[in-house]
Amino acid sequence: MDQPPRLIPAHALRLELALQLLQQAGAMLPDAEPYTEVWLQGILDALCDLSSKDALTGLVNRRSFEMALDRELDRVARSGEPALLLVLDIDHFKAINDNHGHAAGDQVIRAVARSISQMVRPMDTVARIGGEEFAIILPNCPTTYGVTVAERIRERVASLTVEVGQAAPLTTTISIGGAFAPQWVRSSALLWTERADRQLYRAKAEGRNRACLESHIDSLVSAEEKGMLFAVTQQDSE
Ligand SMILES: Nc1nc2c(ncn2[C@@H]2O[C@H](COP(=O)(O)OP(=O)(O)OP(=O)(O)O)[C@@H](O)[C@H]2O)c(=O)[nH]1
Repeated sequence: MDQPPRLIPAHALRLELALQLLQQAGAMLPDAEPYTEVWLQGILDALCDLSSKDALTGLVNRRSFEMALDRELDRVARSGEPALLLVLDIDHFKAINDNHGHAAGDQVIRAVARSISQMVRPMDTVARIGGEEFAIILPNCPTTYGVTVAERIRERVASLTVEVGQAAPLTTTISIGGAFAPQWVRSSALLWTERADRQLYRAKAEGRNRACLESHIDSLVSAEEKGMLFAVTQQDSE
C-alpha cells in the first residue's frame, strides 16, 4: 500500500539563499510571522515573480513570454480565435546610450515599457524580450483591429518625453512588426515569432517609426505549418 507523503515542518526548509536573492532584488517580503503558511506563500509568490519578470521594467521576461506564446498557440489551434503577436524595437537606441549614457538609456527603456503597457488590455502579455526589444501577445484580437492597436502604441511612444538629468527631455520612436497566429493550425512559437520579426525588419527597412503587419493571413500558412496540421489530424484519427 502507498505510504502517505511525509510532511516536514516549515522550519526544516532551507530558505537562506532564496531570502538572500529576494532581498538583493529589492522584492517585498511578506509582512507575516516567518514560517507561517501566509509567510511561506508570500515567499513562493515573490520567487515566482522574480523568475518570471524582467528586473529593469517589471514586464514579463523572455522565458515567461515563450511559455505564454506556447499557451496562446494552443488556444488558437483549439478555438480558432485570432491572436496577434507584435514585436517592438526602439529606433536608433544605441545613439541614446552613446549620447546620454547607459543610465539614460535604461530610463528610456523603462518609460517605453510603461507606455506600451498603458495601451493594451489586462489580458494582453507585454514582455521585454531583449535589450531594447519588446513583444506583446494580444489574444482574441480581431484581424481588422491589428493595425489600429499597433499604430496606437507607436503614436503613444512617439509622443513620449523622458526627463534625464539636466539635459533636455529625450524623445524616441519604435518600429513594430506584427503577425496573427494562423487560426485552426497548430503552428510553432518559432514560426509565429519569425513572421512578426520579418515585419519588424520591414518596418526598420522602410524608415522606422512605423508598424508593419502581415497581410493575407490565410495564404501565409507555411508548408511547415500545414505539415503540422496534417500530423495532428493523423494522430487524432489513429
Ligand atoms: N541602456 C541600456 N542599453 C542596452 C540594454 N540592452 C541593450 N542595450 C543597448 O541597445 C543597443 C541596441 O543597438 P542596436 O541593436 O544597434 O540597434 P539600434 O541602435 O536601436 O538601431 P535600430 O534597431 O536599427 O534602429 C546596443 O547599444 C546595446 O548595448 C539595456 O538594458 N540598457
